[in-house]
Amino acid sequence: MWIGVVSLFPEMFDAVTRYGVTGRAVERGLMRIDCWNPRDYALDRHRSVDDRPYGGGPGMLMKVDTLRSAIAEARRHGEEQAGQDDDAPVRVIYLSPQGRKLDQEGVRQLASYRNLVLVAGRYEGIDERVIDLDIDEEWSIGDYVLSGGELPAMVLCDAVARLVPGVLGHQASAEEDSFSAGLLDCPHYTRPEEVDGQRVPEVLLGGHHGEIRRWRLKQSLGRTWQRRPELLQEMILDREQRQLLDEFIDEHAS
Ligand SMILES: NC(=O)c1ccc(NC2CCCC2)nc1
Repeated sequence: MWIGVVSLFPEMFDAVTRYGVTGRAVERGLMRIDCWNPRDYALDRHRSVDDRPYGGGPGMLMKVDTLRSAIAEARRHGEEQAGQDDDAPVRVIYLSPQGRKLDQEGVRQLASYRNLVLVAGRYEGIDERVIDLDIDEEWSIGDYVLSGGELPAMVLCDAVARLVPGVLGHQASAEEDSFSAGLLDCPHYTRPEEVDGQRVPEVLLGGHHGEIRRWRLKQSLGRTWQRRPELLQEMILDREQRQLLDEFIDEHAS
């Protein structure tokens, strides 16, 4: 997976390239993140990267020419990458609250592009013509306003990296199990067996793998029913899942 980033603060992306699962993915060559800074394309003495909005109003926008140059370079580099490892086209993504809301299905779709350019805005945003001319897709990580697109871009990097084969290793199968996709996660426990009088559910100590799998599936279904019932509306439950959920509901009928 190749990800190009256009950002005025490329050093922020150390958070994904140098730590944890994503850092190891980069180290192992499973993922590559390259950054382009619009400031490097500024020709004036002050190396300006922002510009005043037509029509007045508070704040500034990202300067069109420096931003477009950085996006063009990132896209061209991405096309070189695509040329080498596959014919997947480069998709240029802009992060903003006006974009399509990101969920796991959207992450799967973005990961399938394999060559992404993420454009991180600053100030009050970017000129609409840059969106029309240079951006392929606009995405949002949630309904809230941030000072820059870098954190949303890093959220995206992390989420897609986890879908790259080999990045998660054994854990991937756990995540992809029939019930984890689309359901909330089950409760997790580790040592000690008792914390302030609270014990680990006995089933998890018994080593009966079939019982443990069913308990975890039941908990995932039950928690989804309790906390995010709308997620269940879109799901077709098989016989086992339906039975386990009904059991959970019976046990929790308030
Ligand atoms: N919810 C989001 O995904 C999101 C993305 C970018 C952003 N701010 C950026 C956008 C233009 C200048 C700062 N805020 C929020």
